[in-house]
Amino acid sequence: MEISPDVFIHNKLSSILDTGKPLATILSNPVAKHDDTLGTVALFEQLIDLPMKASSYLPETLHDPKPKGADNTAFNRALNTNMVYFSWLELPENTYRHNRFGASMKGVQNTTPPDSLLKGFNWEILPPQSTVVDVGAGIGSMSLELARAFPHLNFVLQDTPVTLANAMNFWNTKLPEAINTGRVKLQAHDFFETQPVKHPSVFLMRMVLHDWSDDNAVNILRHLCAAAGPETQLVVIDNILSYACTEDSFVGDIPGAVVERLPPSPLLPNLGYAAVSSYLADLSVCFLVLIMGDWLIQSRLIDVELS
Ligand SMILES: C[S@@+](CC[C@H](N)C(=O)[O-])C[C@H]1O[C@@H](n2cnc3c(N)ncnc32)[C@H](O)[C@@H]1O
Repeated sequence: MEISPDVFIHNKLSSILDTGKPLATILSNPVAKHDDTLGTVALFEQLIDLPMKASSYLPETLHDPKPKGADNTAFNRALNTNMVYFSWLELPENTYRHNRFGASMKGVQNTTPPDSLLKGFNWEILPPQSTVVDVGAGIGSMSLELARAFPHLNFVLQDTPVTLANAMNFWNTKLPEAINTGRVKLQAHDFFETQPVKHPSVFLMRMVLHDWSDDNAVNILRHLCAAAGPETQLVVIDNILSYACTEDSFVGDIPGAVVERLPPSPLLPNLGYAAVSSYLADLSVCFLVLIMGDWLIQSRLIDVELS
């Protein structure tokens, strides 16, 4: 709200853009602006920064006859780099953006129903000392929630060394005893290589598969499959985009799958504008602009699982 010429204050809606930190604190250490925040401001900044800037290169990228891939994206064109987005983020000069990315994943968590992670899978029934491997864990904001709610579980968080350095700071602030006792371990691991943890209770992946093309996603899953034991379960947490038209259910044959009820007409089967944020995220963050991944649509999910 502009309360006098050139003087603005937040209203209820815009207060979501406030990190909650005093300006002086942010200015004294700008790189840490999003540390120890809810992550919603980080998420907002993250979405309007590179995705918007780079999206003006979409036409050239889509018309380029070269094979599409994580190193041939609108982001690559805009920034004139051959690096895959995640590796580029880890360059020393991108420390602010990299920290912000980690915080933004926490922000994503705060935009989903609080119980969905804890109740979407029956963590209670896993035996004591079961190991949950969080593959592509980021700073581990999701494992933190699980570790707090289910003290009988142990965790291995796998990501790149640079991201795990941020994860170490995060856990040392939020739940240091988990690190000190070894209940939570941070393990640098490239998920395109052989999985070092064999036969864990759970391989968990949140918001990872949507970053990658089918070939890459299958490659990641194959390494998990090779390391899985007879009791290992795979938990994938991701957005599944619905079609805007009605279609025969793709999930009908999967044991335990729940077929969602369609919203009443005249709402579209995908809820129309009410679901727009998932489609925008698909377009901007994953699919076209930054990484040329493939947000999960129902049919793609089944294809990858069956490959
Ligand atoms: C979209 S983030 C998801 C983070 C976390 N799962 C969450 O939900 O908060 C994707 C993560 O994959 C990691 N990543 C990218 N390439 C990787 C690789 N080859 N091996 C391991 N992790 C990787 C990134 O560093 C990033 O933390």
